Amino acid sequence: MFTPREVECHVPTAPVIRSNVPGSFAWSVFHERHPELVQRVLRALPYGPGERARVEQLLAESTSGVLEPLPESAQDGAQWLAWGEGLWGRPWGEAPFLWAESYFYRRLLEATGYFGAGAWRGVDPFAPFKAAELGGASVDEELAALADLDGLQAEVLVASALWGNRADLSFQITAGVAGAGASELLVDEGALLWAELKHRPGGLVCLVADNAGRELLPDLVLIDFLLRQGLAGRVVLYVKPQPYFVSDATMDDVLATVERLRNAQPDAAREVGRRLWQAMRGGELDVRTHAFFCAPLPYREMPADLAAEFGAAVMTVMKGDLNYRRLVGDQLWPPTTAFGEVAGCFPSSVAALRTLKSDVIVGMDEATVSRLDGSDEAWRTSGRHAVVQVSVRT
Ligand SMILES: O=P(O)(O)OC[C@H]1O[C@](O)(CO)[C@@H](O)[C@@H]1O
Repeated sequence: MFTPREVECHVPTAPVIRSNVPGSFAWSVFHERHPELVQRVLRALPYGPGERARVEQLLAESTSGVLEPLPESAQDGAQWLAWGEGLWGRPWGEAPFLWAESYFYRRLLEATGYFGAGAWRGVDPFAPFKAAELGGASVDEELAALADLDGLQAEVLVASALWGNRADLSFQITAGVAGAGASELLVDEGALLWAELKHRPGGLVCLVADNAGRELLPDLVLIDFLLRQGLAGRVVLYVKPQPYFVSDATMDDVLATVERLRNAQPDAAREVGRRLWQAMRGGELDVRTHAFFCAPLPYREMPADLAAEFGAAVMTVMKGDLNYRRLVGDQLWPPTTAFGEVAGCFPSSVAALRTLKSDVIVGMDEATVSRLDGSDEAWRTSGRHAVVQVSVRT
């Protein structure tokens, strides 16, 4: 069980997103995306009849059944029982969307034997997808671009870490070519991010990773840049403790990506890999994790020990859509709500680098919202739009 942090945190209220509204984005995740995801997982690895039956049962339960708790044998069973108090026995769609999605991934690991005593223990059900992406041509292209590393500006490195988030594997399942078409940066507070880092160079920078593969690669290049430029004296890279939301990065993915860099062409990419390896050995790059990163809760409910880690940072860079939902709260805020008003409880200054892949959005101006609402596009979920939003802790 987590020890909650004691913090006075006043945020406005807004309706919590749930997946029980047919036609809504959240509903489509459970009723369109997950069925496809489950089929892909069962095709990608030769799970036996027991695992397959449990996975299919989970799909049926999560689309038309009620929430069942984890088996008593699960080591985090008591924690989930407490998190789900009042929800057990109710349809999945009545639970908060963030809660239900998080529980779906926890149950998928249960079904595939990830935490069991058998041979599937520790086998990442999403590993075949992650490996295909890391070994693929698009990563080759990203690596080739590093030939001109010294000519690459800080802003370009942030842009590449930002748009790397566009192509997460869960999103690709129903988005077709992820976020295809021209992209648009709706809010760009990148200058504030750099100003803060330059104002307080040499401190601790935290980066909360999102996806492996095409996203983690530019994240690592950005970390290398921060260390090389002395903008950060130390970087903590936070990854998930277990497979989550399909392509979320774990320690295995960090090691595979650093290895990919160390064996890459051109030389400049290999050099990045070599420096990251040394930085990990020397402690300037510390890869860490915490059970809270797979908890069904917003960051404002993070436990005291994790809050203390973030509290020591000059800046935390928060990657991706899910981290954004947890940062501001998975709620239907009026889009013009100030980012700092809902993210300001975070223990350090924080910069969100996020492509929009769910309904939550804050920090927009009225004119942009009207323009986008007047267009035909599902702009909040299409993955074509992005924001760089910063809240500075004074
Ligand atoms: O990888 P990201 O950027 O966190 O995006 C994952 C997103 O995909 C979804 O799970 C939908 O499948 C969103 O709910 C979630 O926010």
